Amino acid sequence: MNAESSRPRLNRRPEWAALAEHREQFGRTHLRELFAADPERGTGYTLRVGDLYLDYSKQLVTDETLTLLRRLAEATGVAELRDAMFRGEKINTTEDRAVLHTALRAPRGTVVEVDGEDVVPGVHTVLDRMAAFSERIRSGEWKGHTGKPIKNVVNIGIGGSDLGPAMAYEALRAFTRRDLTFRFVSNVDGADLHEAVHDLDAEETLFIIASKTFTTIETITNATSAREWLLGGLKAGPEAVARHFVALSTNAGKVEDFGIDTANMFEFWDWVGGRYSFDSAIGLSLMIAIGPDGFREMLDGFRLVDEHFRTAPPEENAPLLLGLLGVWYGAFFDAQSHAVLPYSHYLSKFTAYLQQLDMESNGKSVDRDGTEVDWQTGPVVWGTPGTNGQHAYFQLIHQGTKTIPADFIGFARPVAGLGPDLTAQHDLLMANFFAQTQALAFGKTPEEVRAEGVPEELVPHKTFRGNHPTTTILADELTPSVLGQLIALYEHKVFVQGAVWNIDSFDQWGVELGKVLAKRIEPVLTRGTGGEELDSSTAALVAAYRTLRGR
Ligand SMILES: O=P(O)(O)OC[C@H]1O[C@](O)(CO)[C@@H](O)[C@@H]1O
Repeated sequence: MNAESSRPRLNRRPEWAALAEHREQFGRTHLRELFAADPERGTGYTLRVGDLYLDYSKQLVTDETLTLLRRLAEATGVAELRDAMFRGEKINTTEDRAVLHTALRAPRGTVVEVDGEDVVPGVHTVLDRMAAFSERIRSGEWKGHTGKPIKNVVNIGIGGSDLGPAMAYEALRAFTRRDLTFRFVSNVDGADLHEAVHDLDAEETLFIIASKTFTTIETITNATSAREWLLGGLKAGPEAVARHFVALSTNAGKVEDFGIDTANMFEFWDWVGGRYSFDSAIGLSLMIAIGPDGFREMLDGFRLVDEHFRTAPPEENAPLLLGLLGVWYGAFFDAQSHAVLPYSHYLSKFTAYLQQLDMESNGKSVDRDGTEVDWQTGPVVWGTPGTNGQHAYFQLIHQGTKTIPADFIGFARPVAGLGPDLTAQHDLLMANFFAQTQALAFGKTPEEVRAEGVPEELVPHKTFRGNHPTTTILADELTPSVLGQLIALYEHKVFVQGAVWNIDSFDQWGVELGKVLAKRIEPVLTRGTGGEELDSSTAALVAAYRTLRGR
């Protein structure tokens, strides 16, 4: 940490000052001007990474901006930190842990060491066990306590132990086994578990308890209720648990304490962060859904982007570019948020997944030294599938007062759909996709509005300022590999930003305080004991709650 202290503050670096000056000169330069000045911009400002085609021509940048941003990345040691991550160094300094989600998709035979031990063989042992188990479920060979095959899989987990598999299951729905039912339970609100299991037959149901720590109160509470539901439904004793419960965790002791045989536990390791874990054992539900081959294909997609991030030169490095664009807008355009707008119904949970990935990683306000930052860090990430958003919040993006950089993600071919002409329907979806980034970039001038014969008093209302920055990410089809590529792209983008901002993107101390306070408040609610330390607002709310509950 002391070595860190000699590191110049980000906003005292000459590279930062150069960007600030460049921003002054950039002023209100409009994308219309940038496109007019460079007829090749639409093809020149593009990158290809694996199956992803990235167009960043509609970003508020020039060659000079990009050069200056890359200089900042160089000065802040992004490449060095990246290499340290891939080598297995303990770059999560506040928890003294390596950050090795990239090892989860390393090919057999690669050597990645943590504390002198190669972790890759262990990764493949677990993947092989997961594959064997998935096949037993998919083939019907694995039987429940009463001898019936498993038809329903319920994943119980929260945060990184839920969002990844739940998102990927939706994303790859077209590749899943339709004769099996998959449900994902995360909320400690009992309604979540109730709705997930009320129509299921306990005899045919497998619960996957996903928790890195196996101490997360929401998950353990739901798992306990699920066990009760199961044993009640089976009219059986605890001996039935073994055929209906498996665990995904780093904590064998706690798994055993809960009553799950560790033979039914799929392990991962403390160098896998929760929000980076879904291609570890945490992906078991997904593997059962899409099969081991589909899962491996997805890992190949992750690996492809890992290799790109590790080896592509800065000018062609997509995660570096996306990360730096976010730094640019946060620091010099006061952009507070970032929209991710997939034009695919299958990606309906993608942005929710990214919220944890990005906001839990980069929602920090002290740097690695523990000193308060005085620059913007992670943005508020938000968004839903694009066409729905168009009829809800796009008005604000087009004509509001805020700078909202946005990523548009679309596909050339539909994976599935209904309708008389699937191709035409997809073209309609994608026409919207292309139209939106065009409208956001170029807007509509008052002159153009007037030329349409619009009465003068309505001209300001129908004018679109434009100049709203977007990146377009286009791929052929949403396959398991493409999903892996997309996720790795965002993982590394978040990494780049954390490196530039000099924050630890891999801890999450900010979620702890609420957990501690909830533990203190719970007995006050249920038994009315304690609570002397509560502030007057919380004490009054707790009292009102107890009155409403008749306590
Ligand atoms: O997998 P676990 O240990 O149950 O944790 C769930 C989630 O809780 C968090 O620690 C935040 O509370 C996340 O980082 C994590 O993904």
